[in-house]
Amino acid sequence: MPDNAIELHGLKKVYRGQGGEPDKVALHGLDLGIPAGSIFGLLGPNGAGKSTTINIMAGLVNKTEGKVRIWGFDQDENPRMSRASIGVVPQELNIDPFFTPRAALEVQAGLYGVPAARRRTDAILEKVGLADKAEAYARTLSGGMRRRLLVAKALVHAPQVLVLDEPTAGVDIELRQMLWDYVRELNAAGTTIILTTHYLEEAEEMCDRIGIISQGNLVACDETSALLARLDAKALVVTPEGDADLPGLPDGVRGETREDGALVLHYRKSQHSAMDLLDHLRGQGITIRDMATEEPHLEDVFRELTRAA
Ligand SMILES: Nc1ncnc2c1ncn2[C@@H]1O[C@H](COP(=O)(O)OP(=O)(O)OP(=O)(O)O)[C@@H](O)[C@H]1O
Repeated sequence: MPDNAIELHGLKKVYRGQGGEPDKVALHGLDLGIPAGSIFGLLGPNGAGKSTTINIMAGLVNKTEGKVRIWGFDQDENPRMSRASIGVVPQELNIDPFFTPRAALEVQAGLYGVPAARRRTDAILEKVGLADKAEAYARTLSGGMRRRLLVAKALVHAPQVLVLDEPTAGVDIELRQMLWDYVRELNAAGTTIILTTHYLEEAEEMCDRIGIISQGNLVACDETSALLARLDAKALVVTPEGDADLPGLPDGVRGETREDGALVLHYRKSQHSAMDLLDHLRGQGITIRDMATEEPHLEDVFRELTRAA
């Protein structure tokens, strides 16, 4: 097993402008290693270059410059093995409406050269909860079922790396849970998972490592816990006795009043402590009934990093 399931070196992508349009540099020379066995989240604002990165890994978009290794196989020197090592669940729900799920999986297995004896069509349909729809026309499947069919298609050649591009966009909570349970199961069985999502809470919960792309550059890549620890921000939430207005606050502290009357003080751990701030509030005549501190979330890290870029 290679240390890194994916290695990108100096990955650059320029989309050539058509009809007088200027060229668009989507990736400015990305270096990225994704450890084998991880659940890795690739995050970034709209247009940052996430899909471009994923589509290059999957061999769906040609890179302009750089090196791509999938499961140790160089994409240029060993295209067949590198392609066989990765499966992609695309963002769009594009499935052939006239195929049944079973036929769709069989065709996909054929495309990847999986011999009939090694096909696991029924087992995969069972796993994604489509066994009872195996013979239904795809056009009669719900959005959630189509999503699961796409996951199933990406798995027919048993890839070591599974990439999910926005897998839960527009998916209800129940299906989302089911999808994540299954992804965790695959990961526990050894599959490296790469996903993009706009739901940062989901990424925080699911991913052990996160890379953040902004304007075609990798602006952070670390363990999720380390990324969160890096943020200096923290919040003190105080429930006052009776109604209390926000008093004057020390320099560098931003305050807000929540709907339930709680006072929230946003501060930097390196500048203030919760104790100092509590003393300050008491000094301003506020009687404190309850208090709590809140750690930053991935959303805060994300905002800080993508704003800086
Ligand atoms: N086929 C294309 N031709 C020209 N420009 C493109 C093409 N595909 C993407 N781009 C541009 O490249 C940049 C990166 O796009 P990409 O789709 O990779 O971003 P993304 O991070 O996946 O965004 P989103 O979150 O909106 O899916 C954008 O500026 C986009 O407009």
